Amino acid sequence: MTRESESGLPIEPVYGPDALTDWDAAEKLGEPGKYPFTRGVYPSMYTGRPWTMRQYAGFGTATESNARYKQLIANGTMGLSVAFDLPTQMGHDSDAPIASGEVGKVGVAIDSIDDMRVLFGGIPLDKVSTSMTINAPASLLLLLYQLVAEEQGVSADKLTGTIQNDVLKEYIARGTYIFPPKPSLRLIADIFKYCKAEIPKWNTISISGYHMAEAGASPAQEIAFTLADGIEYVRTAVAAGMDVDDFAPRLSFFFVARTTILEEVAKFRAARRIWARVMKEEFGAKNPKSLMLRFHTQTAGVQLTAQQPEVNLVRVAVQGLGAVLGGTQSLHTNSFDEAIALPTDKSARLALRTQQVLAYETDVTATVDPFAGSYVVERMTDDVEAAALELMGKVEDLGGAVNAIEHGFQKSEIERSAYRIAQETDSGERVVVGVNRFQLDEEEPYEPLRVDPAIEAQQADRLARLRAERDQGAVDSALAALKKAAEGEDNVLYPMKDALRARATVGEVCNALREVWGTYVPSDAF
Ligand SMILES: C[C@H](C(=O)O)C(=O)SCCNC(=O)CCNC(=O)[C@H](O)C(C)(C)COP(=O)(O)OP(=O)(O)OC[C@H]1O[C@@H](n2cnc3c(N)ncnc32)[C@H](O)[C@@H]1OP(=O)(O)O
Repeated sequence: MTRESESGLPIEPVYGPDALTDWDAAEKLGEPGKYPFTRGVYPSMYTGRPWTMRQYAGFGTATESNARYKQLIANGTMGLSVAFDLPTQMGHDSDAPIASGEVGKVGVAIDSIDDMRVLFGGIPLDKVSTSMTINAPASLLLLLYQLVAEEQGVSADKLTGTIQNDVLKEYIARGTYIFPPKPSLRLIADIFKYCKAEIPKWNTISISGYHMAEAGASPAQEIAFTLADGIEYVRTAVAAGMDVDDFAPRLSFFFVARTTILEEVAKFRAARRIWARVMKEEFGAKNPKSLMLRFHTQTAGVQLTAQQPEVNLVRVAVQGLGAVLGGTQSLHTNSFDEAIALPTDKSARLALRTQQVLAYETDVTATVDPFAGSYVVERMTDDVEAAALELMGKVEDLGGAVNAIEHGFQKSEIERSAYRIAQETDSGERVVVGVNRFQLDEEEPYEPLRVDPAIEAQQADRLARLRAERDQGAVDSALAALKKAAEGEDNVLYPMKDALRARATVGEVCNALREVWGTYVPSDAF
């Protein structure tokens, strides 16, 4: 009767005290808010403050996205989370030939400070924390945010938020990389240093397992490869001359929440414990904040179905519950129609309402880490931890995360797991309600939200106007200074900020860096 968990670990029909023989609560758990942080990073957790309800949103132009943010804020969202379109994520302007057909589709199109100003118009940046899902061009969007804040009269030390800035997982699972690993890591170290000096409350990176999970990674693979990436970033920053406690408190993480709640709770707890130990034992961090794995969670998009889409409301509620029981700091609950299209106003509101029900109508926020001491969850926490440590050891044996990426290790492990899931779904062994069981003879029609294709021409017009109006000499000399810094060792963010202030575009700044650093071409192993 033993079942296999998503990580391929056994789940017994019944657990009792013998599941925890040799299990020392003081060593494994400690107290909430204390090393090894198994029970959560804050002593009071949600009894002190609920998690941040942070709905990922953005589409079309800056004007449309700004309206959606204001609506989300009016509906009770507690933090913003910006989705950029693919051209922006790849460092191309909206009028670049390669951008054709993609402008404003999967997120908002941002070409320059002119767009960024509109995106945050009427939103006081000292009152809201903002996450930006941007990786290779993360430094540009952060600087644009700072420039808009300056225009609002908000100083950088008041800014709170996160840039995703996690290029390693782009090579593994997400795909929006630009530069090769070496300059990418150097840029990340420059960002850490810049934020330490200029924007001290900013979370400089969101080291993400979410996308690996969406690509098929098991829970153990998800945390193993994510923490291995984290180790690579820490090594990079230390090698660049930073003291670990100067940047580690501002590292953050991002995981998925699947419908398999027990293993997910175990996964979150195991990840916290592994990270605390790595930071303390391997890197000698002294500041307790350096040991705290703080994370955002998004419910598993890959588990949503286009068939009978309303069923997704139920899945998301279950997934969100798992994230909360696992002690997430920030949560995005997917909208029920996201397997079909971008969410409508109504479905986006329902997704947020799901979090509000969890926070204000259940009792799971009344006590910290409710699963502590549960035979099954403690056993699974230990098992997922052991499986993740084993995989992290394999990454180390290959010479660390970057070398393992170049061997294609993480990607092929994830693909194997994805194949297993697909086979189980096809054979019906893995039940997907509405897809391979409990289907309807006829699906009800659903009218999805569509992005107006005219916005591509609108963005091109805005760019033409910007190029005609700006001081081209100032842009050229700022871009030349940026290239010089990129060739040498000076922090590139300072000249980059000058260029963006002079209204250089996202594409122009990224092209300047492409000229110096080149672009990444995956090895044959991919
Ligand atoms: C799929 C899609 C795609 O591929 O495109 C994506 O990637 S979407 C990806 C979207 N990604 C995201 O949305 C990432 C979001 N990430 C974040 O917001 C951050 O990185 C985070 C995970 C650290 C959460 O930050 P946050 O500001 O929301 O929450 P925090 O936990 O830091 O809490 C805010 C402040 O309140 C304090 N605080 C919170 N709770 C407590 C408590 N119980 N007791 C005492 N203090 C507390 C914290 O110390 C902190 O202050 P202080 O700072 O002073 O200590």
